[in-house]
Amino acid sequence: MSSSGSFNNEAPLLSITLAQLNPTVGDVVGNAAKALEARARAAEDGADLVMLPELFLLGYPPEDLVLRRSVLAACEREIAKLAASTADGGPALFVPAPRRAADGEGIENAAFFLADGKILASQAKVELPNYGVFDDARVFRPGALPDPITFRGVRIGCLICEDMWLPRVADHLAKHGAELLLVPNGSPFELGKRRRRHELAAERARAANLPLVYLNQVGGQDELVFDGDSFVVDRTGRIVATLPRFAEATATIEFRRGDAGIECLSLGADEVGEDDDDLADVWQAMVLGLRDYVRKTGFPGIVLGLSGGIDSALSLAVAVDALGAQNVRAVRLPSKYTSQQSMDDAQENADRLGVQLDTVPIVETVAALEHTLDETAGALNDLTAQNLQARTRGVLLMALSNQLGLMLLTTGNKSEMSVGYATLYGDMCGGYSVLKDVYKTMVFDLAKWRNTHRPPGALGPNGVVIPEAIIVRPPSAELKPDQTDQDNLPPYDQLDRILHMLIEDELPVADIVAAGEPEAIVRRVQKMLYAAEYKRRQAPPGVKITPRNLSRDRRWPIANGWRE
Ligand SMILES: Nc1ncnc2c1ncn2[C@@H]1O[C@H](COP(=O)(O)OP(=O)(O)OC[C@H]2O[C@@H]([n+]3cccc(C(=O)O)c3)[C@H](O)[C@@H]2O)[C@@H](O)[C@H]1O
Ligand SMILES: Nc1ncnc2c1ncn2[C@@H]1O[C@H](COP(=O)(O)OP(=O)(O)OP(=O)(O)O)[C@@H](O)[C@H]1O
Ligand SMILES: NC(=O)CC[C@H](N)C(=O)O
Repeated sequence: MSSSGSFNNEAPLLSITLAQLNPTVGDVVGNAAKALEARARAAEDGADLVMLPELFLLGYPPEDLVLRRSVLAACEREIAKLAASTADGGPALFVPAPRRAADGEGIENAAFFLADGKILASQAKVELPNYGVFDDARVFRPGALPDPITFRGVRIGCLICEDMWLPRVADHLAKHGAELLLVPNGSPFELGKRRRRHELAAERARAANLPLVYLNQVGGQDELVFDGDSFVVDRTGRIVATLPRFAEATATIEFRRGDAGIECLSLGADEVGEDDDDLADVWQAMVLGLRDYVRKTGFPGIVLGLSGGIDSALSLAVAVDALGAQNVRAVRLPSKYTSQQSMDDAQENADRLGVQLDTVPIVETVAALEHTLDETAGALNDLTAQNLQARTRGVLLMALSNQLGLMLLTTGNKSEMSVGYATLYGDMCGGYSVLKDVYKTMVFDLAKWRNTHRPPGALGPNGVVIPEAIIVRPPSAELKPDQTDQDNLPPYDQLDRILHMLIEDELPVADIVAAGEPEAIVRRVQKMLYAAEYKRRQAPPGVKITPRNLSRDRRWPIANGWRE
């Protein structure tokens, strides 16, 4: 980001390169190399300092990996090497990394200021988030309130992610003479988060009367997607510079000393808009989450069962946008209940996305299994027979995963996973899911959205990628004749409304009834939600999209005698 705006002709006092990068958790040496690459680019820009996101050297969140002695030793070694690299007179480095606390008791989520060939200063995160998906307090010890670091004559105050979410650290830094606030973050995407970050940054900047630089990590890490979206606010809380969303980027921002104190020279306010397109954000999060999961776990691509229904169609479109059609394989596995329309729709779907589609009929395999069970179990009841079909597909898809070396993508959505409408070891087979935290009603909205939008960086084609017939058909598992999901479940708009109130809003039944939902249905949905906990614990991970996913955000007992 070049300097523009009213201070153009004044020499900057300090220029900082924001390195919005995508680390790999555990790849300490690789992450250090990334930091050095960013530093080389920053040197070309004439920057004084390169800033990296929270815990960049190890990657965030490191979970219990950070408890290993060898991991801390590797981080210490790389910090020493990075410090030595700054002896060349080029930019200083502000690198977040874990460290053992000075008294040897516990580990800190720290940040190191490396300049002139040495560690100029360091500090540790004070506020440790211990809610939702965050377990910082499990592995880290809180640091002491930090003092500003003086660099090139500027007193820089640093807040590490959650430190910005509460007033204590910013208040302390302001009181102790900070002139500029730097905030390295590991802040995962969720719907509504962007506005909250902007509001909090503005609040801290205004209260401290200081400009604030918010730098976030980007990339997928298991269930979390870090969306980047870094920005700078001035002392009035106005956003004056932004970095891209869901992509790596570096930008050099210049600061000068003005009448009121340190000021940002990069006035990019015109470019800043509060982009509130939830569907676009969700799409980008699913794409980046899947792309990084597959890349970071070392798969060349994915395979999935394509039924002609909306969930697998949408999962396929996300996979193609993330990985490219050549790295995605789809398989139709028709049973005796599979309609010709499903077969045709799946074919059109694969054709539109340019994906190779194979067909593996399951009729004979299911018949053989039924026959094998005959003597012991007699004629199979409805549910057993349905699940046997889903499990046959699971076995065959996992065999194809083994054979082709491709990860099996699971297609279950949040509505189904909430109420247990899926077969364990059947359609729940697989390594990862993009729809796990997306309600069925949003699945439909996303399909319509993708048919009219091609998001930036998408590897899939323009235009309609999900045939209209798939979007307008009533959802069906096609596990028995003329079956639709609505035989077993309330209509999806009602189900999703109730689930949202139970899961995201955590409302008691009485409040949901007071909001207009029929009590019998609310109780039934709540019962299904509680009873399906065992299934969710065995479900593959999937991209976090909402403020409360069905994994770390919601930790419920499986054996649970509580009924409301
Ligand atoms: N608390 C608990 N802890 C551990 N295990 C527990 C358990 N409760 C049951 N189980 C086990 O789980 C079994 C029941 O689970 P499971 O075998 O999966 O079967 P179940 O949940 O009974 O049935 C699957 C449901 O999902 C529907 N479905 C299936 C496939 C696709 C779709 C779709 O549209 O996407 C829908 C299907 O129509 C049916 O309503 C029990 O027989 C028992 O073995
Ligand atoms: N005939 C089929 N061919 C290939 N895969 C299938 C078939 N039927 C089911 N599957 C796989 O099992 C998953 C669960 O499918 P099912 O049709 O039972 O329910 P669904 O949740 O409505 O999913 P979809 O909307 O994709 O059909 C599908 O998404 C798909 O991956
Ligand atoms: N890494 C952190 O401290 C993240 C916590 C913070 N509340 C966020 O989501 O941005």
